[in-house]
Amino acid sequence: MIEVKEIEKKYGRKKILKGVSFTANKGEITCLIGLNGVGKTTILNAIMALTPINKGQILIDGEPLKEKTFEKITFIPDAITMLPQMKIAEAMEFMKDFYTCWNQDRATELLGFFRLNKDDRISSLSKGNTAKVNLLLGLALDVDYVLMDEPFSGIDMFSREEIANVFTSHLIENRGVIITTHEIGDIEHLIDKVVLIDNGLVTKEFNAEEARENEGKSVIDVMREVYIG
Ligand SMILES: Nc1ncnc2c1ncn2[C@@H]1O[C@H](COP(=O)(O)OP(=O)(O)OP(=O)(O)O)[C@@H](O)[C@H]1O
Repeated sequence: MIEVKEIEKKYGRKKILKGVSFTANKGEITCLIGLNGVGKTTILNAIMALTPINKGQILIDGEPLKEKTFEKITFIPDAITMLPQMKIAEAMEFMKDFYTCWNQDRATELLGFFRLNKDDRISSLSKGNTAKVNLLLGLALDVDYVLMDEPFSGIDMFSREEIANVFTSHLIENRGVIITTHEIGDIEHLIDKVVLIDNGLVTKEFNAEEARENEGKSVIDVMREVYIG
């Protein structure tokens, strides 16, 4: 389980996170939702220790962040970090050399799943295919937790659909996923837990299935209640 406990983060004098707490379980998809600039990426960066926090604590399977933790977790940023002149195959080789937890079989399966050609250069790919390569490189790692920042951002509806399909496939298996997205419609049916963030705090944390079954409300209905009243 990932436990985010009362974290606070300031950039200069601006307090972005004012005591954010939530949990994300293995085998579940947890979605961080909030308006632009509310601090979703900052939270993912804090979990990966890519940015220092001013207060609070983050635990992974009950342990504070340390070197070993990062063998359990990966972060898929909203833009690909590989050099544009690389072929997909070269990017995969790079990852294989760099990470002991690289799973070549899963990488090959993901290539097929996303219908990518390993000889294509990253610079020649459409936005949708670039996003898929980015996901492939992260999901091919054998880690328990995957953080994804805006995997649907700026891509067409068919690519979004194909990306959404990966969430229900065995390629995610029983890993814990934390995702940020503004495209709720694409994954509403896949999300287990929703964490709504506003004004530096978690305004609501709820189970999407329970909201649907017990109250007949979609994630968007609950968001409307929280944001619009
Ligand atoms: N390195 C930084 N230095 C100063 N301010 C920053 C830095 N990184 C982020 N911020 C500010 O912190 C706030 C939160 O940024 P963050 O990227 O976490 O928001 P977000 O919720 O992910 O936004 P979006 O939905 O637009 O991606 C924003 O106001 C942003 O301008």
